[in-house]
Amino acid sequence: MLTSLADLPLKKQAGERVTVLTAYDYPTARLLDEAGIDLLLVGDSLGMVVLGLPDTTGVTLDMMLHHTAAVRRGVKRVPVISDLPFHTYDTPDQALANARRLIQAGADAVKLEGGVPFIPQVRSIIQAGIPFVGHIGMLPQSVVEEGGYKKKGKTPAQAEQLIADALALDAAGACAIVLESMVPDVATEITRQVKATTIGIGAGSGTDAQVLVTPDLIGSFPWFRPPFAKARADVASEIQRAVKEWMTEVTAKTAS
Ligand SMILES: Nc1nc(=O)c2c([nH]1)NC[C@@H]1CN(c3ccc(C(=O)N[C@@H](CCC(=O)O)C(=O)O)cc3)CN21
Ligand SMILES: CC(C)C(=O)C(=O)O
Ligand SMILES: [Mg+2]
Repeated sequence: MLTSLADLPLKKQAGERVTVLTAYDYPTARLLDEAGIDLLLVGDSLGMVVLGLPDTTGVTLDMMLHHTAAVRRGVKRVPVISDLPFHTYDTPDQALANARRLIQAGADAVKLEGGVPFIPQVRSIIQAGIPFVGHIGMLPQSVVEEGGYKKKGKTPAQAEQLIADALALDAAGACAIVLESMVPDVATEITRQVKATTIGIGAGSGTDAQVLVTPDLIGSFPWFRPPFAKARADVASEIQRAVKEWMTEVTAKTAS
């Protein structure tokens, strides 16, 4: 059970895998903390799975601050990572100012999407002493400009670019790097080459850690689930079952 981001290198050295899940609210954060999860991510995926937006590009910093504070109140020990949303890190100064606000709201570390082109922003955050998590591969905030969600690292040129991005983030001092939707061999190679803890999602089993969007894992958002996410519960059906049972009893005048 991880209680500090500072323990990540020890875990990597020992070959002990790390578990990461998203949380957007107090009860989920508290349940996952009590269940022994290693790290929580207040992901901007909240735009889709909590707020009903079509993708993550409409998520604002205010939304992230609101949900980060709720998650903070729910945890006793687990470190909390929060996403910097789309266009909140266009310059190094903007990235640092917004990272500080997420930390103020209760995050222990911040994450942004991108590799080599965003190293000035990453350096600005890390030099201010804020723990930083990178995110490369399929970048959901780029879904509109890329015209869909596409797996990365299929061509040798793409694989080289991903490795260069990972090495640049590692050299800048990222404590962890999310590797999203990429060819498993590329994720495994990056994991071998970097000091940072790699956190895979749709990137095979060769990473140091795995992350999932919690509603995908528990089956509470049945309308969209990426192909790699296996639902291990059907919370959506359970909610509707309980609601229908109660409705039936109210209608029959047997429930108050
Ligand atoms: N519910 C949910 N779970 C997520 O993991 C998630 C979100 N929402 N919203 C934000 C992003 C979007 N994510 C996605 C979205 C689509 C694919 C997907 O369709 N993957 C295919 C693409 C294959 C290709 O065409 O290259 C795959 O087979 O992995 C993967 C992750 C991950 N994130
Ligand atoms: C899928 C994870 C890595 C994420 O960035 C999010 O939930 O927003
Ligand atoms: Mg995200």
